This record gives sequence, structure tokens and C-alpha cells, in this order.
Amino acid sequence: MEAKTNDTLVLNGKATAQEIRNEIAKKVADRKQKGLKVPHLAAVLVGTDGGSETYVSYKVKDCKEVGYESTLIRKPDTISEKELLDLVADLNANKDIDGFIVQLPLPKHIDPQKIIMAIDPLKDVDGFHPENVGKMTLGLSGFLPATPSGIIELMRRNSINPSGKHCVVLGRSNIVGSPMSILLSRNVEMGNATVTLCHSRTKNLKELAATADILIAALGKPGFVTADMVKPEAVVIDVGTTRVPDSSKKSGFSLKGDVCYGEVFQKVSAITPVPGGVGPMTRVALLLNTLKAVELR
Ligand SMILES: Nc1nc(=O)c2c([nH]1)NC[C@@H]1CN(c3ccc(C(=O)N[C@@H](CCC(=O)O)C(=O)O)cc3)C=[N+]21
Repeated sequence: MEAKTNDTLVLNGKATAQEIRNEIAKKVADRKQKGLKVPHLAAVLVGTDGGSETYVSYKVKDCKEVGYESTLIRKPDTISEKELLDLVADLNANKDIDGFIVQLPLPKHIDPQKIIMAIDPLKDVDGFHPENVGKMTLGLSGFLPATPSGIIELMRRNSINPSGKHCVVLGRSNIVGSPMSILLSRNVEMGNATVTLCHSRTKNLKELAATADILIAALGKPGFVTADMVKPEAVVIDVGTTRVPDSSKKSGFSLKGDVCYGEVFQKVSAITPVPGGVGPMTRVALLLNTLKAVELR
């Protein structure tokens, strides 16, 4: 292995997200003082997916911390598609709610695309509605999906500029890989990268990954990225947070990223930890979108 020239920078998403929440809290206090509306974020949780439970409980806590109102709507996984569409219509019409998300995944009998398309694009703080996806693609203003925009903010605040760099994105999901590749390609500050999007049919994925200046792993395959797949001094962003059984933990599981952290850490210039990397930035990006939603109204 080639010798490293400097220490590895740990991209501390937890601390960066805290910094941003403090900034948001100031803005909310300022709005209150001016008699403006307090932002209100709602989340719909269908069923009892463990990861989703964790995420929405954090969301409620985050809202409280920055002074937002929040509403959590729980529905049993027996809810029909029609009932969920009616709930979305109610939330669209509710003047008090500025933005809302419908937590994914949904039970198999519900078509997520149908639900997403029913959300008012002006309240779509997840940025998943085709209108917002289209605007993002064209470089028009709209809501950006939380995980990719959180990653870009984490890079910005750590002086990592993708301009002119080769970024390799592993995974082409609608919520992370695909929008990440689009945002990094745009002709804007924190864009202008040359992007390679890899997926399950990519033939030479390992070789491509090893050419990345910035490698973004969003596959949901714990430990997939090994040291031989990264270029020395690369920046590595680990989006994976898979729950794996761990009898040493009280919860019975631990969170594992897509990257073999220990061995990759030795080789790179910067890396996000799991937990404490991308996850908290995703949550804070949702708060930022909600602030934008209330400002738009
Ligand atoms: N409509 C919708 N929008 C989403 O944005 C969405 C979704 N559905 N479904 C599930 C995924 C997953 N997701 C996470 C966000 C934050 C953490 C997070 O904060 N993780 C912490 C640790 C959390 C823990 O302690 O378990 C961390 O990485 O440090 C994780 C996962 C959002 N998602």
C-alpha cells in the first residue's frame, strides 16, 4: 500500500448536523419574534419497520430541538392504498402543515409511486415527487432529496469541492444514488464533477471504484467496499446503515455501513463514519427543506 501523506479526516456528520440545527434554531426564533409561522413537519409511518421507527423518532426529536412543530401519524400496515391516498390529500389541504414525508418502504400492497405522486410538490420535503425530481434534473429550484443534499452540505462544510473530480456513485436508487449522480454533475458550486454511476450490472465496478477521487457507497450491502477498491487519498462517503445482529448490543443489533471502515480509513484522505456520518446530515437536510417550505408559503 502507498504511504499516506497526512492524517485521515473523519467527516463528522453528527457534529456538522448539530452546527446546522443551531443555525436553524436561530432562524426559527427569529421567525417567532417577527410573528411568522413556526415550521411544521409531519411524517406518516405505516407499519413497524425497525429502521423507519428509529428515523421518525429522531425526526420528532430534531423538530423539537430547533423549535419546529411536528406531527407523527402512525397507521397499521393493513391500511389500504385508497386510505393512504386520502390521508395524503388531507395533509396537502392542511394549512398548518408546511411539509410532510411518507416513510418508505411501504407495505407491498401499496404502490409507493402512486403515493409520492399524490403529495403536493410544495409540501414534498423528501424531494421525491416527479416535479421536484424534474426540477432537480433541470437545475431549477425545488426540494432536493435529503440524503444527497446532506452529503453535499457535509462536503461543503469540510472544504471538499467535487468540481473537476471523478466521483463514483455505487447504487442507483431513486432516493440516493440516482439523485446524487445528478447533483454532482450540475454546473453549480459543489457540482461540476465527472460522475460514474455503478450498479448491479456494472461489469468492472471494483476497477471503476478504485479510480474515484470521491467514492459514494449507497448499496445497502454491509462491508462491500474494501481497501483494494479505493484509490489512495480518496474521499469516501458511506451511505449504508444496515442493521446487523450484534449480541453485544442492548438493542441486539449494530449499524454497519457499506464500507469496511477500519481498512479503508488507513488508505483515504477523508471518510464518513457509520453511525454519525451521513445519517444525521439526512435528517438535518429534511429540516432545511421544511424551512424552505414554510418560507415558500
Ligand atoms: N420517505 C422517506 N424518507 C427518508 O429519508 C427515508 C425513508 N423514507 N425511509 C428510510 C430511509 C433511511 N433514512 C435514515 C435517515 C437517518 C438515519 C440516521 O440518522 N442514522 C443515524 C443513526 C440512527 C440509529 O442510531 O439507528 C446515523 O447514521 O448516525 C438513518 C436512516 C431515511 N430514510
